[in-house]
Amino acid sequence: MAAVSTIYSTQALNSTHFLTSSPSSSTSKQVFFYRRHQSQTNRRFNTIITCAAQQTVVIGLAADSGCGKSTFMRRLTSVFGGAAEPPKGGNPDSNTLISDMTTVICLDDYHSLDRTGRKEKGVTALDPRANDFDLMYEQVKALKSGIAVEKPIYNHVTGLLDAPELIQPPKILVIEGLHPMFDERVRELLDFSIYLDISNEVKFAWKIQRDMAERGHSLESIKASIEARKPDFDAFIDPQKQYADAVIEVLPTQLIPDDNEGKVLRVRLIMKEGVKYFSPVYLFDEGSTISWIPCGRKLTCSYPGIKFNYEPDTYFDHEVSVLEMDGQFDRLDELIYVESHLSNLSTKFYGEVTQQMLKHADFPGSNNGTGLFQTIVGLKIRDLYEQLIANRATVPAEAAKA
Ligand SMILES: Nc1ncnc2c1ncn2[C@@H]1O[C@H](COP(=O)(O)OP(=O)(O)OP(=O)(O)O)[C@@H](O)[C@H]1O
Ligand SMILES: O=C(CO)[C@H](O)[C@H](O)COP(=O)(O)O
Repeated sequence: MAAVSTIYSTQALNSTHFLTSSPSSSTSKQVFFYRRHQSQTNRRFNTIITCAAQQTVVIGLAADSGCGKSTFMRRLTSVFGGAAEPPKGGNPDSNTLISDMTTVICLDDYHSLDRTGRKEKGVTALDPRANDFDLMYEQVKALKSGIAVEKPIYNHVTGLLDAPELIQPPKILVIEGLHPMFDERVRELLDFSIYLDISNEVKFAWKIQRDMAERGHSLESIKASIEARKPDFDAFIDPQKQYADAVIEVLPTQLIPDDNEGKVLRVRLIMKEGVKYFSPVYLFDEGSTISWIPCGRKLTCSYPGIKFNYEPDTYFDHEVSVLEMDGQFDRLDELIYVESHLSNLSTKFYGEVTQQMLKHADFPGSNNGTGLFQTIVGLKIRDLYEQLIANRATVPAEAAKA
């Protein structure tokens, strides 16, 4: 069979695409070559390899920089088992993490302008003009349908766009970064989406902790960087939360009057109702409004204690369930007491949430609602994945019967 080639172009990027399909040596698989020439930067991305029967489940995770995406990813990949590592033998500055079941790609890799380019044009990385949404869409779509891609790499060390890396379609693809829900076409590809909504006060406290304590930045430069990003954050990143299936909102505590330390947190897990394969977690009684202070005989709480809240609400005109935890745990092993009062956790055995939390006790947020809710969302995603796969397996069989 002769190779078939189709050529088409995208206006926005002034680029030409070649989609070439040719037979592989294996009869059960078809090989596709997908080549993209971008005249402006001379970058070239080939999309190749097998178009297998498998379909990839795609999860989107959006948040600003330094808001806990990597920590969440480590909790999520741990739920699926196996260590997540950068592609073997590849670029040491790759942003990709691969484990048995999951591949996490960082959307910074779709920056179309490098650090110098952004400076010259006076745009931030949060600005859509600094990102290639056409390529992001094409590549996520390809991976979702089982086609490997050569994805660009944005090098955070040099600020340059490096040579691309080959990404094979995984069972679960997580796209994490600034804009997973910004482009409608990419959004439509997501099977589940999460937004980490960190309030300004908390973001500032975390930035200081990391960039001042660990990276030697000055307080003034951290403040200046947050201020410089704010207008674009408000315009392009924050609005994405309206599309998320789950939002983890992190706020200062209400248990300490006028707290300005930002150490004790009030964390809200906002779960959209009516999302296929996702049933919101609840406390005691589904749909009721519950306020619960679990401190006492079975849960050790030092000042200022712990308070849970659960209630139905609306969020951007969507019906949601909100589970809230204010305060922090003194003893993680006692978390089982809280876990036993929560329902719809999608655990595989009694105490799995507590076990996961204990396993990663050294991760940031393990003693409060950030770690607890990230772990719960990880388990819900595993459940969603299993239901989706089971459903896909039965649909063709039923179609064949008809
Ligand atoms: N739940 C948390 N509680 C306390 N601090 C946290 C929490 N999550 C993250 N942090 C702080 O924020 C820093 C950044 O976290 P992380 O690397 O997970 O974020 P990120 O969104 O992946 O950042 P970047 O996009 O810059 O790589 C951590 O080093 C830690 O100091
Ligand atoms: O928002 C960011 C990551 O989410 C970064 O600011 C963006 O990717 C630009 O990177 P760098 O600061 O290394 O130039």
